[in-house]
Amino acid sequence: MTTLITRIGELVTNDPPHPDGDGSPLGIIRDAAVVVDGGRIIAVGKASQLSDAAARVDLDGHALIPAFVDSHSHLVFAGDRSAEFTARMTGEPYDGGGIAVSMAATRAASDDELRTLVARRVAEMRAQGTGTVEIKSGYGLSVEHEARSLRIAREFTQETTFLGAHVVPPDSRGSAADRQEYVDLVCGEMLDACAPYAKWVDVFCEPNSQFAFTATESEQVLRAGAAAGLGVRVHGNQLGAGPGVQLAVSLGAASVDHCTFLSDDDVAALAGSSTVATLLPGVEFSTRSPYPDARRLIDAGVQVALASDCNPGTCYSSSIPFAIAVAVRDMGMTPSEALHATTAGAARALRRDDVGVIRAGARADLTVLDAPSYLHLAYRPGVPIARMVDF
Ligand SMILES: N=CN[C@@H](CCC(=O)O)C(=O)O
Ligand SMILES: [Zn+2]
Repeated sequence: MTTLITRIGELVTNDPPHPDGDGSPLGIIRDAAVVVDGGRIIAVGKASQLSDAAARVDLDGHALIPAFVDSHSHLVFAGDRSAEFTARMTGEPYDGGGIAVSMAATRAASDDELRTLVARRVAEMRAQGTGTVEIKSGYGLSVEHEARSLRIAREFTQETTFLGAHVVPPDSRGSAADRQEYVDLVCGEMLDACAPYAKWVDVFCEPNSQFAFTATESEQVLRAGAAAGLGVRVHGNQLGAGPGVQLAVSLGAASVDHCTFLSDDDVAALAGSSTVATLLPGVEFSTRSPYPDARRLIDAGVQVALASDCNPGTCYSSSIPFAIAVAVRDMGMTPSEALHATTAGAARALRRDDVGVIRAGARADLTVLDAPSYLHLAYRPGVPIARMVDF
């Protein structure tokens, strides 16, 4: 059924060439209307120009934005690590060692328990305005449990990521040979079992961590994933300067995520590439770490995305509005840059052009704000003003 959404006080299209837009990258149209049908957008324009439809929804001056695209999350896990979080608030550093705690809890959970946990987290995201979510494995760390995590994730999204190389599991940390054996398993039997349920391959590349993977190990995993037909993404430069960004760019990754510690060469490499730098403000917030310098990246011409990184260790928040508020308050982003980074920018990080935008032909993934303007996302931190709505 065709539905006219009308009396939209402020419509963010992310479609700057739109004739009615304001010319900014957000392509804002005031007093706007949108026509949707069958889950797709049919028409976009001024309310005075669009009036024909079977049904009508009056937004009474509220703002409408593209539903958020959360391009980085780890929703398939059981248990929590609130004690680890509490220790960090009194000075303990984050090093990735706690991932083994989540691995044990996740392996112990039944399929139905994991499914219910993921469903709750996806519903929580939707209630805060998120329409597309990427979900990684990475708390199974065995052939059986990684494949199971991805099978369950696939029930919720097509944007699934194989992260068997999240950390070296505890029983493979004994010697260099054990470690290499695990990397070979990830690139062989585990990849074979996981690839049918995955769109992407990812690796936690941090040479200064005993838990994560070196540049050489990471490259082996990413090349194996790419050879199996998966797109490449990287966790890089989170804990310190490292090779993650350069590796991601050299392999044509869609995104390198975290980017907290970057050299000038890293910034230059990103600026000359199609790899998106995905920043995860909730991680620095919840690990008491320095924030990435978004301003430096944007000024250099790097494409930037913002995502939640919802996970039990570094950031147990699924809220994109929270990420926007922190990015604006503490990372040098303007409110419009932050909104763009959580919609069109994050869509780009997933190499999607049918979400994160409100234009004819795109998916009708729409988020209503209980506010007259998107500016309120950063202006009213912690207030639940964004919700995704089916029209
Ligand atoms: N840094 C690596 N992986 C996750 C954290 C996982 C965990 O600590 O449970 C992240 O993106 O921050
Ligand atoms: Zn992550």
